[in-house]
Amino acid sequence: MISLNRSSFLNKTGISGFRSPSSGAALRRRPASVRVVALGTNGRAGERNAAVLVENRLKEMREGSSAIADVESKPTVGGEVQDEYGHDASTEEEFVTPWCLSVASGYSLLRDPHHNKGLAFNEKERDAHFLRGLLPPTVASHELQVKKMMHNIRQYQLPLQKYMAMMDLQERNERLFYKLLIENVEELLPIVYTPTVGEACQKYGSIFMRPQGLFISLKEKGKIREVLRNWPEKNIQVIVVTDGERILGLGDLGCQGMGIPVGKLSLYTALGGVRPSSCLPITIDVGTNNETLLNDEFYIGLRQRRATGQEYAELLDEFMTAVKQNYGEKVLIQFEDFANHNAFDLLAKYGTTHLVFNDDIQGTASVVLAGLVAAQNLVGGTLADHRFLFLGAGEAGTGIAELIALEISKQTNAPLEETRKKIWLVDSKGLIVSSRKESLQHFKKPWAHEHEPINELVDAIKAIKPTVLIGTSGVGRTFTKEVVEAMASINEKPIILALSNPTSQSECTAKEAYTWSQGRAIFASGSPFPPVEYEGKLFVPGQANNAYIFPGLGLGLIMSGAIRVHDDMLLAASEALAEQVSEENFAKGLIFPPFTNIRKISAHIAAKVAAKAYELGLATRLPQPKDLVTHAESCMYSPVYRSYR
Ligand SMILES: O=C([O-])CC(=O)C(=O)O
Ligand SMILES: [Mg+2]
Repeated sequence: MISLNRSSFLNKTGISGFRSPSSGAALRRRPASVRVVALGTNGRAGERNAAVLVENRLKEMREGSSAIADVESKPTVGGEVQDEYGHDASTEEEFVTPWCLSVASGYSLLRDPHHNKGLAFNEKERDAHFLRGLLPPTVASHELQVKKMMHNIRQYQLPLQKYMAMMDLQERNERLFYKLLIENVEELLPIVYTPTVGEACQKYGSIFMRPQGLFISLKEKGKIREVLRNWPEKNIQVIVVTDGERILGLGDLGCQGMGIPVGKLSLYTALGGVRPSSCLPITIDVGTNNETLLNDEFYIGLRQRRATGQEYAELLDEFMTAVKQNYGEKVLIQFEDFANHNAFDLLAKYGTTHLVFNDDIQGTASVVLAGLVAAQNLVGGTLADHRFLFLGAGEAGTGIAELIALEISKQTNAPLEETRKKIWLVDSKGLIVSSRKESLQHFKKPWAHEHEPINELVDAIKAIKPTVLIGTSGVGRTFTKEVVEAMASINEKPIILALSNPTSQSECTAKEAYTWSQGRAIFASGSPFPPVEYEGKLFVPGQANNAYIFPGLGLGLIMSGAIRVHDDMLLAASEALAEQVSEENFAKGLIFPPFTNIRKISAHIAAKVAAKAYELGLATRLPQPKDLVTHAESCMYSPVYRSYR
């Protein structure tokens, strides 16, 4: 192994300025995220090959970045000087990092998932990069590798085995992982995402092999900036963060919630085209109140009950501050699967200072609104003609309710207080009514309308006569036969959305919805269900999942350089998604387009979101590109292999 931090090498590569651990010479402008290890690079050939790899890496950073990162600009944020990648460079100290510039080749190249191509390294690359003998003779194409992996994955009986195979692939050959996922999205989404990711989180400790993402626990209090610097990539554009307290509808899974940010970010890349190197999954571990996990010898998190109050708030605040200091104000932070009692407060607190959104409150709302708008093509009329009843009044329930009210208010010019009255929510104590107002949590209060108390959902249906029933309770099998029949007796085409995840928590199955409504329900669920045959007719349920929205929303925010998320952007995303439902989809009774077209859909969502950011004066990437859809498409990461000459 040779050290590559030598001036001759730097001159050749044209890289100037980085901290050399041996000399201690710190120069201001160094390429912040080049981190490669030199192995087997001997003499001139080694240096030449190393130079090629570094150039490739820099080119990739520039190319990827020219569209959606901050390479060209050298902005000043909050009065602090930044280097050319938009990172703080106000003091020399800032540049002390635990790694240095170096280049992978040979054995280590095969073990670097960002660059590894496995059998797809061609003869020349094998010669040039010390791979001779480290691979069997055959050279396989990327396509053949995809075919083989899909064949292998299909051999596994259990979804969890498929999940493990996919995670292993992600850690071995990133571009193969993404090609597989993009080309087989319908088949693999239920593996890397809901429902299987839920099971993976529950068993995360025992299936844990290689850590993915960044774990920030109470032990790291006071040191979060340092912890962020341990992450190998510096040019971060999206963070998905959870504290694991409400993982899907499965409850508190503590540190094992990490599967969720990892899964969500793989969708940012596969579905939204955000480069994997700019995605950072984070789990904040403040303990867990899950006794089973606390007593599980394989549990990977802190073995203590959850910190709350000031201790919790301080850790979160240190985290939010550190993120902005390290990555600037344009890094997108997606809050995911926090419990209600923190989710709303965090969003309110940081919504005005950071580029943040809560996927469960706002992402889910945007996707459901899109489905409801599209559903008007099947039921006729407008959104304002409907009455909505929710089972569940947490993040998803109240988030969706508010966005529907906002949209109706925009469409009809009626005040928000009026449009909210079309929407009713049932929680664990029954219908939310004004007599309960005093005891309600703040996010439920806007939904406490005048009505006598009702305890049971089915009685609320009979009294309110909703045209739309939405389940966000996190409790499975709560849309009973009686409930669905009540909806079907009131409506010719009842709209029934069973949104809780994973499948075990779904309020009803697709089969139940179609059968109990005699094939009349317009149905979608949060987790996927297979098509259902009922009385000789095939019914294809839609998947009302925020995965339709967040990848495109994120891309739109990044490519416009947005500094805040605004409700109008969520409405724009929703509108873009609804527009992507085709006549052909409607003919099948679908209110969402299939996931097969998701990259095209994401580009449209990104374009509308970016347009809104420009319109609202929240975009910083100027001038505004003329054709935002084309621009979004041109920004998207593609997992084709690079050639290493
Ligand atoms: O992850 C999903 O499938 C949707 C979601 O955000 C949740 O259920 O919390
Ligand atoms: Mg979620």
